[in-house]
Amino acid sequence: MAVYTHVTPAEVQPLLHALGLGTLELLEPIASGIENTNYFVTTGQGRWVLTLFERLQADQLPYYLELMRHLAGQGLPVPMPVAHPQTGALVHALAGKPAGLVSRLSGRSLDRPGPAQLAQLGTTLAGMHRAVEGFPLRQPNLRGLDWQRQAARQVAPYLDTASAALLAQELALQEAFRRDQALGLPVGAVHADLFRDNTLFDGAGEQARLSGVLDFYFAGDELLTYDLAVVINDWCVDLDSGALQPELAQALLQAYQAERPLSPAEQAALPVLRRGAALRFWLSRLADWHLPRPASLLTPKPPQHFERVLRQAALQPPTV
Ligand SMILES: Nc1ncnc2c1ncn2[C@@H]1O[C@H](COP(=O)(O)OP(=O)(O)O)[C@@H](O)[C@H]1O
Ligand SMILES: N[C@@H](CCOP(=O)(O)O)C(=O)O
Repeated sequence: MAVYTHVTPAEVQPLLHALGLGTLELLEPIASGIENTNYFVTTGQGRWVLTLFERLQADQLPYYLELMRHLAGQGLPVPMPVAHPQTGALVHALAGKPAGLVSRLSGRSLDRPGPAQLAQLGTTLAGMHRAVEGFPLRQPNLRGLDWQRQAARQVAPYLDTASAALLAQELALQEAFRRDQALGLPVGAVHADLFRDNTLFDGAGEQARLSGVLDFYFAGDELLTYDLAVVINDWCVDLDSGALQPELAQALLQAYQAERPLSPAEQAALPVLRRGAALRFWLSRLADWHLPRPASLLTPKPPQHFERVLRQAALQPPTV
């Protein structure tokens, strides 16, 4: 997360008081991330993460926070949002922005996870996909095709001819896929941004145990297989070339399928969904890079990586 909105201890304390969380001991801005403003909050009663939502509207937020509560309530390693003790609301207000406060989980993200970590992730992701069967709220993926069409128009002037052609071709492919082939594939409330930096592990090396799945603020009703494609593109590709690392993908898929077997139609859709997921993050990184929002702490991520992932995914035979 970046920091777009600064808050002082004096501004945060009344919210903590209203939520019954005691006296603020430490308020630390979190520099990593892109979308929202985040602070670590420590009181005598515990540790939390405060998020001020910069682009999402208050009426969109219950979906994300209720989803986190639903998953955490089913024993998944997901931050639990704090409800207002009188109203039960999960969405609060601070510095003129809608805000959320969730439990702070232990661990740190891994730069170079191995097959053992991919297997844990596969089990957890399948658990999340099974758990959302009973989740009652509905909200579309806000980074779906409508957003992608608009973003493509905005970033196209910054692309060279070859990249612009790739963008047009891949957008057309996804339009056709969603129109003709996606119907009937299972849909649910998915994370849709489950990158390594949104996952925490306790311990190091082979022993590292998955302790947290964070940052549900791109979640939406989507194809479950799309969620898997997002994960493969971040966790199971070579960071220099963007090429698939089959042993990591295999560890992920084997563990996932032990909990939630993919149907033949889902398996067939995975390669094209990998291209769709690479396109989505190429576009958002291009937009963040070329059309940045003012923020005092923000490190945009290089878009070229996802262009490489996309080109590599387009070369893969249709068997992930
Ligand atoms: N509930 C949490 N528990 C522990 N650390 C967290 C939690 N939420 C966020 N963080 C830390 O803050 C960083 C940025 O959070 P993230 O939700 O990914 O921001 P953004 O939505 O801007 O990407 C994470 O990488 C993690 O280190
Ligand atoms: N995971 C995305 C960035 C999405 O923003 P964040 O809020 O998860 O940091 C990427 O790597 O492009």
